Amino acid sequence: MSDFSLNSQLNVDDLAKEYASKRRLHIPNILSEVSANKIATCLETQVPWGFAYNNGESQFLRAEEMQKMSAPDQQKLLKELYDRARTGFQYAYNCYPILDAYMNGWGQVPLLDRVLEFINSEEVLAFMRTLTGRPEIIKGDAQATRYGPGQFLKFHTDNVTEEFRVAAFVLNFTRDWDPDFGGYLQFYDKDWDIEEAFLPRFNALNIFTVPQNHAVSYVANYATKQRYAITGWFRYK
Ligand SMILES: O=C(O)CCC(=O)C(=O)O
Ligand SMILES: [Fe+2]
Repeated sequence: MSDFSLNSQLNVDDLAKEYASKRRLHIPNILSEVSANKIATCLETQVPWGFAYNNGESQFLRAEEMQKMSAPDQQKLLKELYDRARTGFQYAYNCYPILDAYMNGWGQVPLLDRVLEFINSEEVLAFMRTLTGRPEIIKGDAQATRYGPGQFLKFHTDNVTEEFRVAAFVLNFTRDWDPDFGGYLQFYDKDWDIEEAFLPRFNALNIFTVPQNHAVSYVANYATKQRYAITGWFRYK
């Protein structure tokens, strides 16, 4: 018996029809209220957040490494990161790599280990196979993310061939977000107009077939909150 459950009121067959026509979907109230509250509270209070950015390759600093860095070194890292963002791919957000932590027995946030098991439970995998019309899904990976003022994830497609991704998912755990804070998950049409964008919400799933053009828009410097999510990919291998 898992600590968590999907919202039993959802009709996956109806949702699958919508998904098939758009290759993406936003599903409010994806989890039971109790499950969503437990996970949100954990993200808000229990997670030793590391930091993810790019310098040509994906970089991740664990919370412990961030704390050891001097203030000038942190400033330098930020300057280099923003310099690169002017012309190249870049992202900056706080992260806790749930799958790596699980595989390497970090044991820092047991509840997130349970979330990874839930994502890989038959309840969730069967739901996702039906929803996406992709029976080949066999597992999901996951990371917890937190975007605060000045953080972002630039345009990308999620296309990483060796990772066998079928669909990307974002479980949203942000309470009471202000649209003016930014941090939308947004999708583009061929003219770079925004075709659709999802506000950070509490207990909502965003799911989309990859590759697909998308980004997390810049979180305003004046934002007074953090955008919390658990994101990852359902895979065929
Ligand atoms: O957090 C989101 O809404 C999307 C994250 C994303 O696109 C990614 O991690 O590749
Ligand atoms: Fe992505």
